[in-house]
Amino acid sequence: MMESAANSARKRDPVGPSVVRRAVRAPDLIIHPKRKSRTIMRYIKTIDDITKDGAIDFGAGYEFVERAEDADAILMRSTDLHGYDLPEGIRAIGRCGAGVNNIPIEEYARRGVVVFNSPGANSNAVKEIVLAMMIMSSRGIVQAMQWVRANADDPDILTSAEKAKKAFVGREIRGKRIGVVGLGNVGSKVANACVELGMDVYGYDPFISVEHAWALNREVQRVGTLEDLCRGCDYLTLHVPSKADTVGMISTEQLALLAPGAVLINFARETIIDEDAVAAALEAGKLSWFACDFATPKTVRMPRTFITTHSGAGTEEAEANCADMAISELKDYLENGNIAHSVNYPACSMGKARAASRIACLHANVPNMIGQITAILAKDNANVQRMVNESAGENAYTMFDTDEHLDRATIEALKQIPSMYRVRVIK
Ligand SMILES: NC(=O)c1ccc[n+]([C@@H]2O[C@H](COP(=O)([O-])OP(=O)(O)OC[C@H]3O[C@@H](n4cnc5c(N)ncnc54)[C@H](O)[C@@H]3O)[C@@H](O)[C@H]2O)c1
Ligand SMILES: O=C(O)[C@H](O)COP(=O)(O)O
Repeated sequence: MMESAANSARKRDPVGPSVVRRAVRAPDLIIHPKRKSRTIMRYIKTIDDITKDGAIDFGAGYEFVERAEDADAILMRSTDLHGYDLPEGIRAIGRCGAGVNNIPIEEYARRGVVVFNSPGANSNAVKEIVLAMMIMSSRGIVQAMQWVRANADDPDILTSAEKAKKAFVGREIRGKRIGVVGLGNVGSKVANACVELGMDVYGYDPFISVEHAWALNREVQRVGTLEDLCRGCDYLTLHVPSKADTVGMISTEQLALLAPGAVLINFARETIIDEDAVAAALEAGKLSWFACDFATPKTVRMPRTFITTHSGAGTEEAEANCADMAISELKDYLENGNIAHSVNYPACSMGKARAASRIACLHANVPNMIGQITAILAKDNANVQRMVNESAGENAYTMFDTDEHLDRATIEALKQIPSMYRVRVIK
């Protein structure tokens, strides 16, 4: 095939001068003063303590920077980004963890920023602490330990403890009824563990995924309404994300349906419960205990509580799992444009970027985007080797490989398509 005039012009004038003059820099990345090396460098800003010992590894070709303005992507945990002035250069955010209520994901989608989380990576840690809370609220363990400490100077403590122990008599969880709200990564594991412990387990999740439905022990009895779930429960544990239909979902009406002296466990988010209703249920003795991972001005003043420091995911294993997952998601996106486990863009993969050029378009999920993209490519006589288009909700993603670099004007034309949020020249 003869080379067209357009193609030879394109070779002289590829997208971004760096592609030809310094083919070592990833074309869509921001210009950073440090980018002088001959290897492609990408820059990461971390927010929060990602792991206790600070060990996180992106491997070769990545460097951590102090300022988000100098970064291509952010790796983070629970810091609230609502109202944060996100720099233009940020292409992606990796949330080490499950909940993303701290990130304005739809606003970022419209700015062409892909937000990833790490589903399931910390769910075993949460399951274990929830089981601990169930047993702690049933057996007077903490109270007995406090008694021992308070009586440490008693020379006859062995005998005294024998007399004191009747104050700490509890109840077993085996045979008791538990309701699990949300049967995702955490909830399904909690439900299955409770079956193993001999409990009578009920679950409520109108949006349960096929994957989690398969993973659920057949002994878990699914119910169709939150009220049916709550009725007669000795334990109620919450494992839903914080969103419009879950905020305040546990209130006076739901608490009234529980068995007398029930235990409420909230390791999901502080917003899921109506705090005044929970305080009233504790005061009235309707709830015997409340275990909660969120120390708010109200929860810390309630009687008979176990309040922790948002520690549900606080294990070495969970921190490492979350970091590993978020890092590999970010790397695949920055290097190849592939999307896995995004909470604001569809999953999409074309494998490793091997063609001469790979372009990714982040845009609204509206009619005729592909038509407009291909019309521009046709005008440039670009030969598309492969193209994928995926959508999720209001957002869509179109990625394609070409056997030549597109010229500057073509990329500009793609950017000018109405409802186009961002065009990335990945390679
Ligand atoms: N305390 C912690 O450290 C900690 C750790 C992990 C997760 N979390 C919280 O727990 C939540 C759940 O975590 P996960 O990993 O299981 O998430 P997940 O996405 O795997 O599961 C959430 C489940 O909730 C269900 N759900 C959504 N809306 C619902 C509704 N209105 N009623 C009932 N079910 C509903 C979904 O269908 C899904 O199955 C997270 O969003 C996060 O807020 C807290
Ligand atoms: O949503 C989550 O995964 C948990 O709340 C854990 O958050 P953290 O990793 O910021 O502690």
